[in-house]
Amino acid sequence: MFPYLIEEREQGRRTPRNESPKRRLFEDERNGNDLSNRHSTTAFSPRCQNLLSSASSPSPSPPKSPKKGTRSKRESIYDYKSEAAKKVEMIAKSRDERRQRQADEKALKEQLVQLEHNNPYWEFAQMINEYRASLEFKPLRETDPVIENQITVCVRKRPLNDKEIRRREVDVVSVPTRNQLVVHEPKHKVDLTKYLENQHFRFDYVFDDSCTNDLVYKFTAKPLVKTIFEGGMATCFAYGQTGSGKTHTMGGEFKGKQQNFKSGIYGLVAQDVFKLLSHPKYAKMNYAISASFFEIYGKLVFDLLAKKQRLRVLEDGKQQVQVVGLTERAVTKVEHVLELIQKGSLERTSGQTSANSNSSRSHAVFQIILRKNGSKHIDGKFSLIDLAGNERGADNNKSNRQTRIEGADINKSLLALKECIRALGRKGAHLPFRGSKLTQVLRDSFIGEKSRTCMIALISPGNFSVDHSLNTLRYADRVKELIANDNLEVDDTRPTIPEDDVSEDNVEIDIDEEVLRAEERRLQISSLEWELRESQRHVIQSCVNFHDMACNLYNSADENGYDKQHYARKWKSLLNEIVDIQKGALIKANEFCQALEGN
Ligand SMILES: Nc1ncnc2c1ncn2[C@@H]1O[C@H](COP(=O)(O)OP(=O)(O)OP(=O)(O)O)[C@@H](O)[C@H]1O
Repeated sequence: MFPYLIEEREQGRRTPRNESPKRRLFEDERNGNDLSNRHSTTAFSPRCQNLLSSASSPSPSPPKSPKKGTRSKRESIYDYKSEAAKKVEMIAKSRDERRQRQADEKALKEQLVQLEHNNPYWEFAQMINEYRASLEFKPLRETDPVIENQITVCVRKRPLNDKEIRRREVDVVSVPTRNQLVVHEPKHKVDLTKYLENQHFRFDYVFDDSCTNDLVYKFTAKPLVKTIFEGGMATCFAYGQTGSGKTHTMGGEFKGKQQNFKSGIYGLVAQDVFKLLSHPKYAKMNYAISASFFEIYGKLVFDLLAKKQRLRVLEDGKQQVQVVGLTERAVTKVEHVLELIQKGSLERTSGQTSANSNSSRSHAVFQIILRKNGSKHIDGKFSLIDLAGNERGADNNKSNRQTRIEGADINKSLLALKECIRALGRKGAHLPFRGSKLTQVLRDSFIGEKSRTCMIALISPGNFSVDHSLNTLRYADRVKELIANDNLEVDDTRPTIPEDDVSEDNVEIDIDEEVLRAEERRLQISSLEWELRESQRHVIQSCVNFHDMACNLYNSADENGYDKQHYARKWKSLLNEIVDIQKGALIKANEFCQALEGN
C-alpha cells in the first residue's frame, strides 16, 4: 500500500525506482492528474503527511523575491506548487482524521468484544448502553414517600446471577425512576439487522437490582402491618418465573445454602407485628398471635408445619372457607415465628410427597393471625404468599402431560387471583373466589373495606428470560389497571406508557380446555378417593367404639333393677349413630364408583 511504501521510503528502504514523493507530486501536477480524487482513495499516515509538507516547503535555496510588479515563470510555478500542496495537505489531514475515527471505533469494538469475551450479544449490550446513556436515572430512595394504596403493585429486578453471567447474558431491564421500568427486547429484522424494542411500564414502585429486602419491605408489606390491628386483612404476593427471586424476597436472602429468615418479608412482618403488639395503642387490646404455613398444589393442600399432612378445604353455607386441621402455632416472640418459617421452608423444599417434590410448582402460604386472647374470632390476618413459578403455566406445549396439567392449574389459579384482586379494587364487585383453591382459601383477604393487598412481581434481568419477564410485567399491569386513579404517583419527566403496549391477549396464560377437564377429573377422583378412605377409617373406628359401648350396655342389662327405658333409648341411639356413619360411607363409596365408571 502507498502509505506503507512512503513510510518505508522515509526509512530509506524499498524505494521504487524513479518515484520519490516530491517527484511524483510534480509529475502528477504536470500531467494534470486530479490530486484530490487520488487522495480520497489513498490512505496517508501522519508520517506521510509530514513528508508531504516537507515536499511542499521551499527548497533550501529559495528564489530571490521578485521585483514589484514582475513575476517570473518560476515564481508562479512555486505559487502553484504551494497551492496544490496545501490542498493535498488538507485532504490528507481530513483523511487522516477520518481514518483515526474509524480506527478508534474499531478499537472500541475490539475492546468490547474482548471485554465480552466474544459475547454473541455484545451488539445488543452496546445498544442498551447507548439507550441508558440517554436516560437520567432517579431511582427509588429510602427517603421517598410511601403511598397508602388499597392495592399496591410493584416490580423488583434482581441482579444477573452467576449462571447468567457465565452464559454472557445481557441485562435487558433498565429502571430509570422509582416507578418506571424499560425492557429492551432484543429483536431481529427480516434482513437479520439487530434492534431493540424498548417497552415501558409503570407501577407503584420499581426496585432495581441494588435494592435490599429491607427497602422492598418498607414500600410493600410494612405499610400493611397496621391493617391487621385495625380489623382488616393484609395480603402480600410474590409473583414471577422460577429463579426470579420470590423466595429470596419472601423467605430471606441466601448465603450459600443458608437462608437468613430474618431478612425476608415473612420475618420482617413478624418483627413489626410484635412491635405493634406492644405499642400502647394495641397493648391493651389483649391480642394473641399465631402462625400457620401451608402449601397448595393443584387442588391439594398440605400442612408445612405437620410433615405435609394433607388438609381439606371446606366451605359452609355462609361461604366461610376453612382449612380443616391446619396447624396453627401460638407465637409470643419473633424467634418463634422464625423457627416456624424455617421448619415450613425446609419441609417445602426437601419434603417429598408423591404429589409435590418441587417448590416452584406450588403456592406457599404463610399466615400470621391476630385474635383476642381466648377467642376463636379472627381479628386480623396477614397472608404472605410465595406463588408458583408463572412460567409453569406458559410452558404447556412442550411439556409432558403431568407438567401440562400442573401448568393449566397454575394458570387457572393465577387468573383467578388476578380477578379477585381486581374485585377488591372494584368495591362490591362479584368475587370469583371459587376459581381456584388458592383464591378459595384466601377468600376473606379479598373482602372488606379495610383489606389491603400488595403484589411484588419479580423479574430476572437476563435476555434469556425476556419473554417470561414481559409476561410477568403484563400480568402485574393487569392487576394494577383498575387502580390507575388510586393516588398513583406519576413521574411527568418520562414519556407516558402507551396503553396498547399491554393487552389481555398478550398475557401468555392460555388454558387448554381439554387439559383442564382431564386435570379436573383426575383431581376429582383423587379427592373422592381420599374422602372414601376417610369415611372408611371413620366406619372402622366407630365400629370399634360401637362394639365397646354395645358390650357395656348389654352387660348393664344383667344387673338387677336396670332402667329398661334408658337401656332401650341408649341402644337406639347407638344404632342410629352407627347407621348414619355407615350411610355416609355408603354415599362416598357410591360417588367414588360412579366417578370411576364415568372416567
Ligand atoms: N435481589 C436479589 N439479589 C441477589 N440475589 C438474588 C436476588 N433475588 C434472587 N436472588 C438469588 O437468585 C436465586 C433464585 O432466587 P429464588 O430462589 O428466590 O427464586 P424463586 O423465584 O423463589 O424460584 P422458585 O420459584 O424456583 O422457588 C437465589 O440464589 C437467590 O439468592
